[in-house]
Amino acid sequence: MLFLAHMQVNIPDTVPTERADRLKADEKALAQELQKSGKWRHLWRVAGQYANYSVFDVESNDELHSLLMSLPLYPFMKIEITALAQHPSAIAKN
Ligand SMILES: O=C(O)C[C@H]1C=CC(=O)O1
Repeated sequence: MLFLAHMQVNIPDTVPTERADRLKADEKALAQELQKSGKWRHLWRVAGQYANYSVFDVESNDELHSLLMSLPLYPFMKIEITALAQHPSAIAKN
C-alpha cells in the first residue's frame, strides 16, 4: 500500500540545540535505513520549508502508523497522509 505523507517539522526553541541535533541525526539514520528497506520510497524536501513529501510502501495502515510514531522527530511533526491508488492512465505500475 502506498501513502503520500506531508511532514512539517517544528522544533520549538525550548528544545536545547544539542538535543535537537541528536534527534535530527537519529531521524536521518532511521530514514536512511527505511529507504534501504524499501518502505520509505521517496523523500523530497519542500523547497524553502522545514517540511517534506514522502511516499511510504507498507502493508497496512497500522504499519504506517507505527513507522511514523517511531520517527525521532515525530513529537515535533505535523503529518498529513493521503492514500494512493493506481491511476488508470499511468504507464508505471507501482
Ligand atoms: O527533514 C525532514 O524533513 C524531517 C525528517 C524526515 C527525514 C529526515 O531525515 O528528517
